Amino acid sequence: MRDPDGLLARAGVRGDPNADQHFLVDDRVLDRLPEYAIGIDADLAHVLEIGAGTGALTDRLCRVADRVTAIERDRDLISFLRREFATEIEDGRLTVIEGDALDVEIPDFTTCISNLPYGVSSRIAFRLFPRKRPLVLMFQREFAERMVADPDTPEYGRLSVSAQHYADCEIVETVPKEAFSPPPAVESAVVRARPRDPEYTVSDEAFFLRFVKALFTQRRKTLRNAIRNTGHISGLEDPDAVVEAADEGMMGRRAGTLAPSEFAALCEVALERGDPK
Ligand SMILES: C[S@@+](CC[C@H](N)C(=O)[O-])C[C@H]1O[C@@H](n2cnc3c(N)ncnc32)[C@H](O)[C@@H]1O
Repeated sequence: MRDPDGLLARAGVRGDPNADQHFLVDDRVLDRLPEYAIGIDADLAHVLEIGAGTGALTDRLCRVADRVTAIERDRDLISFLRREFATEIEDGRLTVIEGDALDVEIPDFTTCISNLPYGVSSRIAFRLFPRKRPLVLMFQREFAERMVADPDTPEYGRLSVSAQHYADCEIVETVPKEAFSPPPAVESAVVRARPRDPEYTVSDEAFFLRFVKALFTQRRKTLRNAIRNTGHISGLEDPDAVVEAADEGMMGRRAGTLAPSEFAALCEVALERGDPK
């Protein structure tokens, strides 16, 4: 197993927080990340890693997966990875892609295990969720707590509904700052997401996500008022018709009390009656 400090020394990098570079140097955390995926019988045929850094996690992934694809944006780190992992690359066990994870074409992976760049972690996660694959992802702790939050809690919001629409999400570990070099400003947490086929229908996913976003912009208002006030965000031409057709009891509640399945039911009414653009 490659030693994370040795990798840092050989790469000759310090980690630039402005470039979202916080390298994991705690062997125990690094060892556990692939284990979390194995714990849910994730298919390790082709593991994706986003933000490979100096390769400390990449090394572990190459030992458990049939094949790994690692994406990294930093050109110097890419050169280092290609040198350090020349054998794995030659064997076909590792593919290194230089590029921005927000733009590059993401291959057809079976599981993604990553210590994500925090500045873009939300956008990356929502590129991954629709692929419906098991994910083990490190986030800032506060972000992870919002992702897994239950209705009727202060953390529950648009992020929770959107993430839980795609997957059952749980925090499997919180990680202290000292596990990284350089240490980030805040604690981190590992989220394990098992994709699920929801037991409810969402006939227009893009509208569903927009509708949820709109309703949470007015989370203190009753849904009756939030639906009427946010047509410009959700794209509803006739929000009054939605309020009239929806369950009356639900209209007196607030967005933060609705489970994802209830948002979905309301979304179907909005699609049918609200004339969305
Ligand atoms: C938090 S570090 C994790 C590094 C390594 N996986 C580890 O655990 O030590 C995030 C890595 O993502 C890279 N990165 C930052 N933004 C990126 C982006 N938009 N696309 C791809 N990689 C990015 C950084 O250069 C950095 O190496």
